Amino acid sequence: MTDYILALDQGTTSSRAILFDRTGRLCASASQEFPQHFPQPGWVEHDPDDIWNSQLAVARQVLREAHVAAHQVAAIGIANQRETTVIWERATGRPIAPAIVWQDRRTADACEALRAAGKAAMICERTGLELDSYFSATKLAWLLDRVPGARTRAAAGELCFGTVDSWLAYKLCGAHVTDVGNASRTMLFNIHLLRWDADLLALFDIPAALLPEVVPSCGNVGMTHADLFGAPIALAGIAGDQQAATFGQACHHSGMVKNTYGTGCFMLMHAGAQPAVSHNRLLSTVGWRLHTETCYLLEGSVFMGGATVQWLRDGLGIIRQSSDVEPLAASVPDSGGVLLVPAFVGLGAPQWDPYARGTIVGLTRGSTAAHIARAAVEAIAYQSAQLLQAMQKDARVPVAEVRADGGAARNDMLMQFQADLLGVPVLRPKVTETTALGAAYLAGLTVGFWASQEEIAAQWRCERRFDPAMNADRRAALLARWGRAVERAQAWEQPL
Ligand SMILES: Nc1ncnc2c1ncn2[C@@H]1O[C@H](COP(=O)(O)OP(=O)(O)O)[C@@H](O)[C@H]1O
Ligand SMILES: O=P(O)(O)OC[C@H](O)CO
Repeated sequence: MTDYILALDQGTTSSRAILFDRTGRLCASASQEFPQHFPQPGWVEHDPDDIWNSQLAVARQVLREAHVAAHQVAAIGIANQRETTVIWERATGRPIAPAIVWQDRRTADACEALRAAGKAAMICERTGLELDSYFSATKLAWLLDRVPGARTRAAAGELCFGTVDSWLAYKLCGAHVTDVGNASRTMLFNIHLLRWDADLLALFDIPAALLPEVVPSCGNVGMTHADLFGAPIALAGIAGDQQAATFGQACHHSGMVKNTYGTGCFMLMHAGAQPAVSHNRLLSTVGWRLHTETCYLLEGSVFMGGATVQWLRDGLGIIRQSSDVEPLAASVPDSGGVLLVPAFVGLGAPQWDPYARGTIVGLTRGSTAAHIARAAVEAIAYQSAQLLQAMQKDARVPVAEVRADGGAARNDMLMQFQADLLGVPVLRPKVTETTALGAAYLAGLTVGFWASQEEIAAQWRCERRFDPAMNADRRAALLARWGRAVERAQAWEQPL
């Protein structure tokens, strides 16, 4: 009898491993941070071996500490930081360069050049993505251009490209695969035809021999090498972390929305069985593919969410740990007119401005650290509110509720202000590790650990509901003022 599903949640700053039982209960977890490298302004790198070693270590740790043997685990599911780009040698598994992380802006100018060449519309039409350095294609091209011999070796089939799911699947069971949702974040994948796009490969000069096989999110990928966990375990589910969280939040029907408040904020709406078309600069992306059904999502990505609070801690030193922001922000009745636009790495949706930079406006002689802390918390909610506004316009339906998760969703003040700004209830579930849970569900569905999506959806439980308590005029006034602050942050850096 197998009792558990093991979820591997490989995030931007940490690797986590979580065991879930049949009721969707979190039974045990382990996590490990790993080093972040910032070799130049705007660059963010990971060592692929750090990613793998930390992920393997926590997977082994959680099994050991929970006294669970490999044969008690029905399957493994992967949820991963998306877009981050890894190239390794097919024969040896050795990475040929550091991984370029999704936050990395080194290819912003390359994107500008493509925009100037009139390529943005075609890219968006085929991939559903905004032309931005966030996605893998320009990062991959950058590596092939800079690492000596890489493009020739890639064309000869000696190298493998993958996002982090591919890298982990390769290390776990030797497969060179990616799931359809992760593929849709590379900017090389046609989301209508669900295959790599030959024109885009030509545009970015990417040899097809480098690419992973695209597999469903729910399906048998292979068995893990026996020496990793003492016995082979089936790898049976893969999803990008935001797709996994959407699945874990049981957003299984059109119009359902979740927002994850982690390093960044990622709001995703279930858009049905056809790609959504955004007229408001949101991303149209693949959610997951279960058996033969593909689910599409509409996504708004905010680059600095909880990371804004980390900056208060590490950059300004006005709090010692992230949770300290709540009492500090609550020590003042409001932000005293201070607005903080956390465009530290540019702005994601809906502005897509790589040249925006962080800005604090509205300072007076009475402004204190507490006002800045409050402005930082509020900034997370303002940015997310802009996403929901865009989403409601695109979907042309009012959203009934937003399901919240991620580390910063623990902050009650943030959740209440969010509900106030949205004018829509915000619901926080009992299991907030929804990313890992979503990966577990996908793997569990493959191996029959759970019978159906209905069974999974019935496991979702609300821990707390935040109802809007702000009148519409005040909401509109606050959002308009936020819009003015964002304008001041935009187009600050000059393109080279
Ligand atoms: N009480 C809090 N209020 C606001 N932000 C918080 C709070 N607790 C944690 N955070 C933020 O949440 C983020 C961590 O959330 P997590 O979901 O673990 O992120 P990720 O998966 O992106 O690594 C950090 O950026 C941290 O600053
Ligand atoms: O690592 P996270 O949880 O911040 O998620 C990162 C996203 O997948 C980037 O697109």
